[in-house]
Amino acid sequence: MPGSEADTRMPSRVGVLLINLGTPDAPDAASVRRYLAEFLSDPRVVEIPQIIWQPILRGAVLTTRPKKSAHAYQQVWMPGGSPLAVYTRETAEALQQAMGPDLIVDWAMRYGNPSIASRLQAMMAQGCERILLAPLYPQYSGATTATALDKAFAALADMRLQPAIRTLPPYYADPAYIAALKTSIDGHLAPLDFRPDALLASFHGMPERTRKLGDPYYHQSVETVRLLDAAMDLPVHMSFQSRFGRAKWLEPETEATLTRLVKEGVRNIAVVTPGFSADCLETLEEIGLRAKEVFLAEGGEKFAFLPCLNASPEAITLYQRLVGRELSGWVDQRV
Ligand SMILES: C=CC1=C(C)c2cc3[nH]c(cc4nc(cc5[nH]c(cc1n2)c(C)c5CCC(=O)O)C(CCC(=O)O)=C4C)c(C)c3C=C
Ligand SMILES: [Fe+2]
Ligand SMILES: [Fe+2]
Repeated sequence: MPGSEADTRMPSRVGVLLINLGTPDAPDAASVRRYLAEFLSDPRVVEIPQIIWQPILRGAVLTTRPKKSAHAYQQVWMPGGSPLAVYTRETAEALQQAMGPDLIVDWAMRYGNPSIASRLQAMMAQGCERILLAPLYPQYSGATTATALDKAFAALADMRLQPAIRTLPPYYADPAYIAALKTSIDGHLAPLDFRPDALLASFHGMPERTRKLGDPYYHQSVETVRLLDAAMDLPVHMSFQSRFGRAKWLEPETEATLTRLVKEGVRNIAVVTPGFSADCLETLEEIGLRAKEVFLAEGGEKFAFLPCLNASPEAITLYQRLVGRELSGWVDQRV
């Protein structure tokens, strides 16, 4: 009988898919190798022609780096898994609680697991006909935001029946983001046994060439720092970390900046990483352990690494605001 198929359909639902970078499944060399092979083969991440890059990647990089990186991951691994995955999952769960049962909140990773395709399928199986894709990067970069969305659209390309899609814009200058950063920083400074002379905002770097080719990440990061500096009553310095490869990367570099600050008389410092929504190898190990060692070895006295927004109440307030705005007309006018 015509119409009977429609009668058995699930009610139309709205979903939000939080997307983060991705991380190995385990802190061993084989898992890290698998993860790095996928990540560093992305032409949005390494902008060297594949015919030149793949032999270098398969030769030098994937034979030496996995063992070294696995050791670094082991130092920050959590009972629930890789920090990036643990905090991204906690964020999705807390946002689901905050938004209530009318909305389905899920999470996925651009590289590794859970994959974007598998979570899109799962959301559609639950009846999501409208999905907001939310890459959790405050500042837009081709290497992060765009590649996450590319991967989602590639999954949609295989679907006969696609959901309606919206995407979350970058939020680097959103007053709600700056307010969340300030609340988080103030909250983590309060219990310290010292008052820092300055804050250092350390961002993940990228090749200088990528900026010259028009990627807005650098300028958006500078704008975040300008707004954060205006909001804080401590001077806020800026630097770029995690250099990879031989090309020139964005400057000033984080460890060089810490060294310079000590020379200029800064003794006590707090370091924040506002370009990362969740703590990960690059924040916990590179800043919390290695950069700290550098600062103290150079003559610094007190070093505090302040956590990312993660799944904190201020993070959830922020995401409720951002997501709520993008869902306008979907959640309040849905029939
Ligand atoms: C937040 C923004 C990020 C940008 C921009 C970015 C660009 C970028 N990264 C690499 C190389 C590596 N990044 C690695 C880890 C890593 N990168 C980000 C974020 C950005 N990357 C995060 C959140 C993480 C942590 C992942 C985790 O599992 O915790 C690594 C791997 C770590 C290692 O092996 O030491 C590499 C390599 C490039 C080339 C790049 C270019 C624009
Ligand atoms: Fe990176
Ligand atoms: Fe690193």
